[in-house]
Amino acid sequence: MLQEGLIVAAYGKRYNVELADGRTLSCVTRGKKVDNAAGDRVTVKLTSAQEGVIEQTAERDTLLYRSNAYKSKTLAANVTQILIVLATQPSFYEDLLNRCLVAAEASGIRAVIILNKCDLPNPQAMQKLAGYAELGYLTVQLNAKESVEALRPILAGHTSVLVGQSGMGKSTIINGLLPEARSKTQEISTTLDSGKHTTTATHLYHLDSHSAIIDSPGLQEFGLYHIDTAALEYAFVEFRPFIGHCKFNNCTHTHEPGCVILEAVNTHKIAPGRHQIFQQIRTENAVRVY
Ligand SMILES: Nc1nc2c(ncn2[C@@H]2O[C@H](COP(=O)(O)OP(=O)(O)OP(=O)(O)O)[C@@H](O)[C@H]2O)c(=O)[nH]1
Ligand SMILES: [Zn+2]
Repeated sequence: MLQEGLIVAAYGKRYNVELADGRTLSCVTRGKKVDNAAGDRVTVKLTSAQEGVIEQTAERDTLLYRSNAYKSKTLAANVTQILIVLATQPSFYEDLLNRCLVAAEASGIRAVIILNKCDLPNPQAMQKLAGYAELGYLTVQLNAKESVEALRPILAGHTSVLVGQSGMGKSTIINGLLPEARSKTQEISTTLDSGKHTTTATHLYHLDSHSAIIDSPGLQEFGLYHIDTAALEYAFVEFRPFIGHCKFNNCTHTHEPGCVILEAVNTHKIAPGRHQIFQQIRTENAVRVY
């Protein structure tokens, strides 16, 4: 018997699929190559009351994956929003933040930047956050330990994915939004008798009938190998007005005379740090292995 469902958890090659009637099945995929992810809408064939095989995956509206020269891994499907969690301490890597922004832009997903632990003052972090607000990104100051309510209107109607370095407060946010989530995570690690599964599992939690949040502990670094040069330029939102105006058509915006992007860096219209990250990703992608 075939049924439609939603992948609500991914543990390596095993997936939990939620059916319309509320039941959750433990599923595997039929083909070896299929790379499903939390958020995928799938058709499953029931093999028992609790188990099934994923037969088909519906076309994805958006797809978030990480890639390097050798492989790519699907992280989340059909998300409409990425919440990047930073904190006033420990200090955060702007490189990771920018990679997340590039991934979001390249996939057509809205990015929201959260600065957590705002109860611990850090003027430098606040200033950095203001820079991203100036680029047009929605930024939120949060003290997740006290309350996460400020996030609810931002999450409404979206399937959001939570990303961030370790220690920024992602679990605190999830637990604040979903008090039951913590006990669920613990349950999983006890049943599988290994902490390993807990750390690599990706979960989709329903917030209400229109909103969900995906938590992926493995989502701490992004290779952006799959993004080509044109898409990369475009992913830097402040580059957009300048694209196409350089002297050379094939300008790499790294050293060429008549490069309007370099000129914008020199006149502080583009932050040097952002241009540096652009160059870094560009260089990584230039050493493609075919
Ligand atoms: N002062 C303060 N501490 C916070 C806040 N939010 C979280 N913390 C603390 O920061 C630490 C890390 O929080 P977690 O929620 O475990 O961070 P995480 O991002 O899930 O980290 P990983 O599980 O390693 O990925 C914990 O000790 C939290 O209690 C906050 O708003 N203010
Ligand atoms: Zn240029």
